[in-house]
Amino acid sequence: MNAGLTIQDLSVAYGRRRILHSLTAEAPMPGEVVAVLGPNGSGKSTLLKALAALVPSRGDVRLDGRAVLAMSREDRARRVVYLPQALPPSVHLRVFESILVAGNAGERGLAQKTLTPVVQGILERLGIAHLGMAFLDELSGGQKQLAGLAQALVRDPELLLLDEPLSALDLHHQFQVMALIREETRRRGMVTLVVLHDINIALHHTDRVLLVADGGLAGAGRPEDVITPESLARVYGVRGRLERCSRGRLSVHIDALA
Ligand SMILES: Nc1ncnc2c1ncn2[C@@H]1O[C@H](COP(=O)(O)OP(=O)(O)OP(=O)(O)O)[C@@H](O)[C@H]1O
Repeated sequence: MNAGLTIQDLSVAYGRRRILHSLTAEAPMPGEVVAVLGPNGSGKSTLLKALAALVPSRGDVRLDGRAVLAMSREDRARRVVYLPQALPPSVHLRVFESILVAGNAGERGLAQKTLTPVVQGILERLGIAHLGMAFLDELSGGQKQLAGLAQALVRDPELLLLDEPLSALDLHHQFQVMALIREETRRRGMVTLVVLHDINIALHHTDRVLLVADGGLAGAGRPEDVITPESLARVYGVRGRLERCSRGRLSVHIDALA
């Protein structure tokens, strides 16, 4: 039985500047998509990088009961995939090929014959099957972001860390990507943490929220419990309302600065 992700007393500093102080989070369970919310500079990316051991940290992070920070680099690379906010410069490789390469990496790498239909399926479900033969370095910003997501998904991690994966996407693709992330997270029983700035996307498309502020958590739990007029004022400094639409879904409306 997979025990999900637990974060206990996680601290990160850049030089002498402390960014996260003893952050402890209740366990996201396998199959859950977790929104990481919070103001600019609050430490969301730092949290994801610390979970992937890309920045030095202190504390205990466990995935399926195993200490992530103590894993060998190879073991961790198989289990934990981090998709950065700023994608690395693109190489002159075709999109399809780049996803095959990502899927072949590590011990879990599948044979090309097995991987080809998997890659095709991911491209289709992201709505970019027509870009398979395009070169990565000739894509638009949003297309690159979708190709990066396909490279992350094909690696089939246990913990998927996505840093603002919607930032360059149009409305159609934002919806499509969040629906796919949720479906894949449930189907594979992985845990997905996704940094978002759009509170309504967090309300509608995620199972749990971690609200990061002042080096710790200003709230954690179900989106409708964490996203409240009080927390919006306290954490973001805005005056907001939550209203239920005719379909029964909650949405946030911001009226003014608090
Ligand atoms: N490599 C670094 N060296 C020094 N300080 C850093 C470094 N990376 C980030 N910081 C600082 O750490 C703090 C948290 O940054 P982080 O990128 O984690 O914030 P964030 O919540 O993801 O912000 P945003 O929403 O603006 O992307 C910021 O004050 C930032 O200036």
